[in-house]
Amino acid sequence: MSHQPYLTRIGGLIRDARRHKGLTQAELAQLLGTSQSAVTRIEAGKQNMSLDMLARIGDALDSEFVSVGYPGPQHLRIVGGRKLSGSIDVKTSKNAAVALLCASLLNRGRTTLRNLARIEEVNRILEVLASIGVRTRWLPDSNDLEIVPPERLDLDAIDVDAARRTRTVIMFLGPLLHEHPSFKLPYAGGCDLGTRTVEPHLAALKSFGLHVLATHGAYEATRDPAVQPTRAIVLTERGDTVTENVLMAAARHPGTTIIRNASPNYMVQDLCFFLEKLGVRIEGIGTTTLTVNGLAEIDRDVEYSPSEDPIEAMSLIAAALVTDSEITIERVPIEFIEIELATLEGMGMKYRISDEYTSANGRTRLVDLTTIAGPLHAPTDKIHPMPFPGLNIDNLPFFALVGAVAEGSTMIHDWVYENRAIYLTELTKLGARVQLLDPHRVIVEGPTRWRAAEVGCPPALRPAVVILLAMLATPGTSVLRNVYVINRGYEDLAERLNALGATVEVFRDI
Ligand SMILES: CC(=O)N[C@H]1[C@@H](OP(=O)(O)OP(=O)(O)OC[C@H]2O[C@@H](n3ccc(=O)[nH]c3=O)[C@H](O)[C@@H]2O)O[C@H](CO)[C@@H](O)[C@@H]1O
Ligand SMILES: C=C(OP(=O)(O)O)C(=O)O
Repeated sequence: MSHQPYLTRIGGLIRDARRHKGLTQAELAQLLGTSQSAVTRIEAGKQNMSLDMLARIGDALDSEFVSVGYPGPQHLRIVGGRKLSGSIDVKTSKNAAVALLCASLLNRGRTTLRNLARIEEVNRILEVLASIGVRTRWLPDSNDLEIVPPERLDLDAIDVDAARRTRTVIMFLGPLLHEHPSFKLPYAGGCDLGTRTVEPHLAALKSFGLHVLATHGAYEATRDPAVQPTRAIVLTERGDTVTENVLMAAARHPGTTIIRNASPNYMVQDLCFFLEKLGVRIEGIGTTTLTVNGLAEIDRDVEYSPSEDPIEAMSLIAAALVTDSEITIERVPIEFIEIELATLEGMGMKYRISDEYTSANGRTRLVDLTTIAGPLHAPTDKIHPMPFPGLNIDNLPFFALVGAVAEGSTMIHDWVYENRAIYLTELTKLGARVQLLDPHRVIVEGPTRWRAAEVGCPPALRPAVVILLAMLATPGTSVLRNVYVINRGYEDLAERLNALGATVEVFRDI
């Protein structure tokens, strides 16, 4: 077989990665010590390359194009104890991305998602979508993703490995139930936070005639089309993904569905705004009662821009606080982080915010926030999360970190997850005084004299980022191993922190 198609494919990957990094061909050529015409030939697939050249291109573009065998896990080496400065944009959220990718299955037309987060969680879902026949492509020079569904999904061909690495596949139930009288989905994964039941999803979707049997490694779904929601669907938990699943089922139900105890959280709002673009009418967005008027068929070419991630905003605020730095965080979705800010003010944090402006979705309110360095103290009361509007559960771990640099003892109460608080004790490896009172409560005694260390990422996204941010504050060189879990939810975090003056190097075992 000719090697030409490989060269063309690799050339295309190199071109995409170069554009994604915002480099011209001439700039890449300079980094590689070669000529622009050589880069042109490489990208066109007209140049044979040595392994050495491939490795150098990979280094220059922070991207591995060809791996010989399994590339091995990615690690970070952090030289900490430095102040950050400058400004950074908040990217769009992982949690809206996953909901919108699932919701694109409702639409026979072309869905374009603008400025989507380019994260591993999205990559896994794209693999799942590709395996069942959905065509997706990143538009050139952008984070815009185009999605075109096939005439009929091939659910039997689903990429089980990719599906099992995310929790999102559970959100296929709502979009699929109308067109597929019976189908199988692999069990959902996601952060390992203790038992995460999907019972509320199954209970709520029964109103649409969906019956799910959990068998060996898979959910077997069958649907009785005679069953339609006749009265309001009352969720037993105000969960985000369960609300999304019911919304997606309701979107293709040609009648009115009322959802009570719905989550009004940011990703649910993004999903509602997207469904509106598909022609679905929804009343009560941002409240706990949603009234949905669905459509039997949806066939529209639509575009949507998800809003900025409040959890990333909180992560960046925590990065500033732990390093005692003044940075400007642009595009902060203020409505979804107000309580966190009020709590931080209670700990002595000072900041400035700009006037409000609107996200590209035309709905979400944003501000630019500048942190002001200064001493922090423990809050008077314990810190605990609540469904929105409340302190976001995914933001809670960052308060352990802030508590570690505040004077006094901060009590964190994670009533929601069985396991997540336990991972916060990993901070002790860096010298923090974190005491686990029980699986749900920790006390953090600050301030901390940080000590550099080598730590493996806990198997949960936010606690892993907390360790990374603590390492930014820690003088000397620390190593954080196996950061896939961070890449699942944050795009180019190391590089973006480096743009603020941090020193975070990505490396792999050879
Ligand atoms: C893809 C996505 O959007 N993931 C988010 C979503 O996950 P998701 O919607 O999947 O959250 P879960 O269903 O795991 O719910 C989180 C936990 O909260 C409990 N619970 C939740 C609501 C409630 O009213 N009562 C209650 O007890 C659940 O039993 C569970 O233990 O919401 C979680 C909680 O905000 C976030 O951590 C996740 O980042
Ligand atoms: C718990 C989280 O995500 P997931 O639901 O994808 O596991 C998170 O975003 O912190």
